[in-house]
Amino acid sequence: MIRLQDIRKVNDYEWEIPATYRSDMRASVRLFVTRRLLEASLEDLSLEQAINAATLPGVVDPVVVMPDMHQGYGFPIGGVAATRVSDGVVSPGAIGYDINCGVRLLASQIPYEQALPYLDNLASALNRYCPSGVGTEGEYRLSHEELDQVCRLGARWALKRGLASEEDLRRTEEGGCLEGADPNKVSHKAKERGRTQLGTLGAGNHFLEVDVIEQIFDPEAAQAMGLQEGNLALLIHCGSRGFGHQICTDYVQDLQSAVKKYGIHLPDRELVCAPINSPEGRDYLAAMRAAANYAFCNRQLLAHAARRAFEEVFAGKVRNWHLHQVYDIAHNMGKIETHIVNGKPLKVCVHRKGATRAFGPGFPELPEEYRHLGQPVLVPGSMGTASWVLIGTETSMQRSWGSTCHGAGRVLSRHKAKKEIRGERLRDELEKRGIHVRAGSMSGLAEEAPQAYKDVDEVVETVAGAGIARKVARLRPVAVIKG
Ligand SMILES: Nc1nc2c(ncn2[C@@H]2O[C@H](COP(=O)(O)O)[C@@H](O)[C@H]2O)c(=O)[nH]1
Ligand SMILES: [Mn+2]
Ligand SMILES: [Mn+2]
Repeated sequence: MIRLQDIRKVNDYEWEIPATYRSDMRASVRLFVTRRLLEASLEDLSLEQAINAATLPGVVDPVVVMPDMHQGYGFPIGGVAATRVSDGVVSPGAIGYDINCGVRLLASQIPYEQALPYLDNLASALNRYCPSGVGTEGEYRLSHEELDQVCRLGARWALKRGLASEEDLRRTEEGGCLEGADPNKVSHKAKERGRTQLGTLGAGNHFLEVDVIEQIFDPEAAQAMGLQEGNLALLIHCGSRGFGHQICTDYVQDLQSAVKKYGIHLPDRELVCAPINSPEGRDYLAAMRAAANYAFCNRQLLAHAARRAFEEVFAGKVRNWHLHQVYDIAHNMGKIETHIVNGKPLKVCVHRKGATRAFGPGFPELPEEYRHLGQPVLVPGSMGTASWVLIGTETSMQRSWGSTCHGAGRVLSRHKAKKEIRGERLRDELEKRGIHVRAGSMSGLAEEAPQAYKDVDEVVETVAGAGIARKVARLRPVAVIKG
């Protein structure tokens, strides 16, 4: 097991596990942490998993871990690994089961003071309009042909049906649609799960949350995003539901034979992978992109439902109840990107698992209105603490594969949280603090208690201190809907 003395301090926010630490490593591990967060990370297997990731064929120096890291399936949540497209591998475990789990932020012109008398109704309306819970089915029951269209079109499927605006799509990563998705590479079982779950929130860590924009740190960026202190905003955290989960399950199993076929040595079976340029690797990427498009469409439909809830509650009560899209960004995804390595452009597959793309200024991938500033980054904290809006930087392009943190990150396992925290008590405490709660189950709520997560402000201070993101705004929750 790795010890503190094996890790080299670069500065107060950056540490390194050298590639010489273990003989099978092909890259170093760069950690964006304070000493306190680093010591805490030694309590689970996240650093061992990052070291294992540094052995993947074609991995490019360095593997990166973020301050919100914690142990995941084969690869740490909060991890980023780039592999060369020419001779590297793609690994489903390094992208995650909830393919394109991500966050969308919508903002309003509704002042909190005016909204206060209606917040309880708003929580109920959001709960009614946005179906949630384990395995819940939604109002869109798709034929197999329509599901294939969702896989190919992503959020554009919603635009064609009047359930999205051009602005929504423009302010979504990749315009809400990844090229190269192929529903023919998705199993029948995954399609059966996906057909009825579109437009649903799910359960557990997924949520809809009304926040107040509490403090602005970067007035220019906040203005471009339409964020004004004291107004309401809405966060949506959700992914590809049972559809993406089944796709990951299928390929984690199927690719075991590719590992043998291509003679890949793995320190952990859970890091199962296939060469990017192999039939097996290409099939996984095509299926993964189908799930990513499903998730973009899913968050779009949830945003549409949330707008209906806002209209029902606020029409005639406030002057303007419209929710405009700020941005939508994935935090579990594999993307083919070109990065500058040793002064030259290199095409790599960037695996981000529990890490957010955070492109700096000037990238054509960004919508015109944000291009001179950098990409908005959305960092939820917990239902009882702050959440953050950040922005990508030039440093993130140089130091972290254009990536930054994605949340606070867990400190308590679900099991421990359920044992230590009473859901009813937590709900009462939150309600007393003016946070309206709707939850599918009290034990589910306990698993998601603020105490189950790290301090999001400390995580954000770390990425800001390291320069791999900049602060734009801090949000405070006032109503939360959990499945
Ligand atoms: N604002 C809120 N943030 C929350 C809530 N529940 C969890 N979280 C944060 O989201 C990230 C998402 O991470 P994931 O790996 O589970 O996708 C997590 O780390 C928490 O910090 C909530 O109810 N509201
Ligand atoms: Mn998820
Ligand atoms: Mn997530």
